[in-house]
This record gives sequence, C-alpha cells and structure tokens, in this order.
Amino acid sequence: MMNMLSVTGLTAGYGRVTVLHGIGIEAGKHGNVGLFGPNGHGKTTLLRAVSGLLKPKAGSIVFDGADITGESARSIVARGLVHVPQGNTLFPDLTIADCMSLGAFSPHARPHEAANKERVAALFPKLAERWRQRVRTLSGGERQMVSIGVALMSHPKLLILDEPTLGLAPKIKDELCKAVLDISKAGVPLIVVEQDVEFLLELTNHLYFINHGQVETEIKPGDSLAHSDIMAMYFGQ
Ligand SMILES: Nc1ncnc2c1ncn2[C@@H]1O[C@H](COP(=O)(O)OP(=O)(O)OP(=O)(O)O)[C@@H](O)[C@H]1O
Repeated sequence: MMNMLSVTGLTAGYGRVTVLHGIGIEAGKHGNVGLFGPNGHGKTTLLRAVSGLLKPKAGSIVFDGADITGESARSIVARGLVHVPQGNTLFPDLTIADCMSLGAFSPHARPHEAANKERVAALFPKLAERWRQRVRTLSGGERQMVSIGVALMSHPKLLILDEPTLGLAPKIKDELCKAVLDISKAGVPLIVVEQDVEFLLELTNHLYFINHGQVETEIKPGDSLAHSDIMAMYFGQ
C-alpha cells in the first residue's frame, strides 16, 4: 500500500528565515503519525506547509497519489487533507450548528453533511446537547471538540491535529483522546503534534522527533520504545 502522504525535502519558512530544512515524513500507511520535539523547531510550520497555508520554498508534497505542492489550502481541504490548527480559531459569534454547516462547505463534503453531523453528535454528545450555543460561551474543551467536529464535517481522508489538548484539564483530555481514537478506528489516519507524551503514545505509533527543522529520529511502529526514551529526547538527555 502507498503512503497517503509523502513529504520529501521540504524547505519552508517566513521571509528570509528558513524553519524547515529539507524535512521528509510519511503518513497514512502504518497507522497514526506523531510529531514531537522542542518548541519552535518547526512542527506547526510543517503542518501549515502540508495543508497549503504556507508556500514551501523547495521540496514536494504528495497526497493520495497527487502532487499538491503549492496548491491552495482550499483545494487541499477538498482533497480530504484536513488540518485542525492550534488554539481557538473559531468565529465566536457562530453557534455550534453554524460551525458544522461551514465545515461541510466544500462540494465534496456537502453530500455527506447529514451523516457527518450525526457522527459528530455521536462522538461528542456534549456538543449535541448545545447545538444552538455560541462558540464564545463554550469551554476550552468544548471548543476543541467543535474544531475537530468541523474538520470531520469536511469529510477527511487524513486528519491533522496540532496540539489538541493544549490547556485542557486531564478529564477533558481523556474524553478527547477517546473520541479521536474512535475517528482513527473508523478509518481516518491521523497526524498529531502533541506535547503530552501519554496522549501522543496513546494515539500514535509512528513518531518523528523534529529538531532544528529536520527529522532527527524516526520511530517506526514495532520499534521498542519506552516512555522514558521520548522524555529523554524532549529534554535532550
Ligand atoms: N508567522 C510567522 N512569522 C515569522 N516567523 C514565524 C511565524 N510562525 C512561526 N515562526 C517561527 O518559526 C519557527 C518555528 O515555529 P513553529 O510554530 O513551526 O514551531 P513548533 O515546533 O510548532 O513549536 P510549538 O510547539 O511552540 O508550536 C519559530 O522560530 C517561530 O518563531
């Protein structure tokens, strides 16, 4: 089976600053991919380049058999590569229901709108109880659920999550983890950036340690790996 996503020799940055130096990752073949490493070394930049929010300077991105390097974010979403960015990027005055309708905006997602709405309601019963509530009145955990729900409404083939548990209480983290695992078990592979090592290891089995805009270590599924090894990489021991 082919990889669903192959990133090769990707160089990207902001203005004259280069953040990614010829980075390469593969995803969607061996399960879920986790990206980890110190802050500010390019994980978010990599995700933004993959989803078309940032134009790469060099390298290639192939998704589902097509070269999507330099394509617009809108057309990349329409292909089913869907990115849930870090933090709260929802419009505060929309209701949860409005957000879901917006998520199903692209023509390929619209036919699945009703079924996907049911799926979101089943995954996140808390949202289903609050369908008409506005985003600005929701808790941080509920907003994160809405963000993931919106991504599901766009009918993803591959789902990218950037630090989904940032700032959330442990109980909400567990709830989110269960829901995200359900999404993956239903056949949507994941790429996850996450600082919480427990959460990362629970969700993913193919890890890339990213340091200085490059892959420093790749841990493939089946490689023996201790929690302490990952902690050591984080803290550079
Ligand atoms: N819009 C921007 N303009 C200029 N520089 C940026 C911009 N966004 C990020 N950077 C810089 O790019 C570098 C990599 O940032 P990036 O967010 O990709 O790192 P990260 O590994 O995801 O870190 P974190 O875990 O803190 O999100 C940092 O030095 C950051 O300051």
